Amino acid sequence: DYWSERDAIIAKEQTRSVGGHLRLTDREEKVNKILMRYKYKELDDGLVHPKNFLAGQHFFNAKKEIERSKVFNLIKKLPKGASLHSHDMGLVSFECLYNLTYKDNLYVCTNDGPYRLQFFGDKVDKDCDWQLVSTLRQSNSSFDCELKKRLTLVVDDPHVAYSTLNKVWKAFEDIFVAVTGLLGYEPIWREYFYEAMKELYEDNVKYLEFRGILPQVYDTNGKIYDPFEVVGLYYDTLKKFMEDYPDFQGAKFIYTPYRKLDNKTIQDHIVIYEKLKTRYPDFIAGFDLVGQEDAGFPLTSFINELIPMQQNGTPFFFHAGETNWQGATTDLNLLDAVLLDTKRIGHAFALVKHPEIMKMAKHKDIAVEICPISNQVLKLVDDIRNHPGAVLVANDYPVVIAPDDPTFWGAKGLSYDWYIAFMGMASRDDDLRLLKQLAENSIKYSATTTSEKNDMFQHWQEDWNRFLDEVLKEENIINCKCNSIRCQPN
Ligand SMILES: O=c1[nH]cnc2c1ncn2[C@@H]1O[C@H](CO)[C@@H](O)[C@H]1O
Repeated sequence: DYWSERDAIIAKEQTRSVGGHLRLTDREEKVNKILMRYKYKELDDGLVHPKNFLAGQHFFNAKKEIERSKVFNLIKKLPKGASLHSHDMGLVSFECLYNLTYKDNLYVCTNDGPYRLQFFGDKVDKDCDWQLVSTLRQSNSSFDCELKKRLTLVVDDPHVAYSTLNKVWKAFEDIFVAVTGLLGYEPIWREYFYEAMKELYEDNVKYLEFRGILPQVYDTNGKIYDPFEVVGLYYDTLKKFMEDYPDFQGAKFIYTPYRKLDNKTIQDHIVIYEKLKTRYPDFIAGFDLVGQEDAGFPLTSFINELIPMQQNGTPFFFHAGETNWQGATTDLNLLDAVLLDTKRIGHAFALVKHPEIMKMAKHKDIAVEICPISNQVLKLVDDIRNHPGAVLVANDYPVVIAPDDPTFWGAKGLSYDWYIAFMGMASRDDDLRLLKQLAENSIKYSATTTSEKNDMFQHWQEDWNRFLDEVLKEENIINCKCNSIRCQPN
């Protein structure tokens, strides 16, 4: 009859979404009940009071409340697997970045344009009126506030401050200019990367794949580190981190020159990439191009350079379709990314507008790295419920959720993006199975070998079991407190 036909369609859609085909164990079911109790409560409240629905608001305005959400706090504890899309200078929390500005011998250049930060030894460069940050802090009470503004996109009213996408991208790129000299100081470069892994670890993320441009790293004796040495610094720091946190599963690097460079320069970067790959085969994961996609060169303009790489079997992880345009060169980057056998696509925001490309990508099992908060802050979408990733989630497209540049929008680790995706980009009834599948996808689509993947899965399963125990134990204790004084928590 009508109702059974209707129910059957709903059930079919439910099994079709990401994680929809998974079957939960008894213990998982119990945790799921808790999770969904929290989720339904937030959704129901949001329906009556839309202002309370956090995933529908701008992240800057919702962040504090998100931290109070029970769903969010459960997601924080949940072993999330891997973080597969973030950028070299936006990896850590803002607090962690800002703490670095208290280091000795840091100078600032406050000429017109973006601020620049730089460490100097005895000799200070003459190219600007470099001033000691510590002195400015003491002598000028508004300096800290001004410096903070130059290092973050966070403002009280983002819709007013950033009226167009180009404006927000300009502010965004200016921050990268400002932090390059801060982070590029050799001791900081190491400390920063160590902290980045630590923050992920503490957010229950055990593996990192990140993109980077390998900017110039320097020390105060005048040494400039070349790209091979810069990767060496990453590599040594990773080793040290894994000695200190032996259950961390590792990190790999995707080399990402700017897409606005000429062909000759791109070719030079490709040569560097190939040498890096030979020198650090287990750390260098692949190649990509970055920068504002609408304003840069499309993949087609580098096709003569990229095809030989494809023929050599280079793993590509292209940013593609990070745009609101349709039928432009930017969204057609999706097609070139797929034709060049990209392993994953960064953002792919425009993918759902291209049914043929989407079909090809799914057939080739190309994962999409969705970065919900990034897409909102960088003005592709306002209310996350309108994010096209919702269509991918509903269609069991292989997706992973990633943080992009959490520093600059006040996020930390992966949990904020997971929360936004779970609450705003998925169906009301999408449950623990979705979260479990997202974690599994992050391992499955990582640039790791089969044996690395097996280890990661095994390790993740142990973490997962511990997580279930922990949630059930806490629930048990709460119930005991509420229900009976004689109850024995087990
Ligand atoms: O979402 C993004 N899309 C494209 N490029 C990005 C995004 N986030 C950061 N970068 C690029 O990465 C460089 C630092 O390595 C930044 O300068 C920025 O151009």
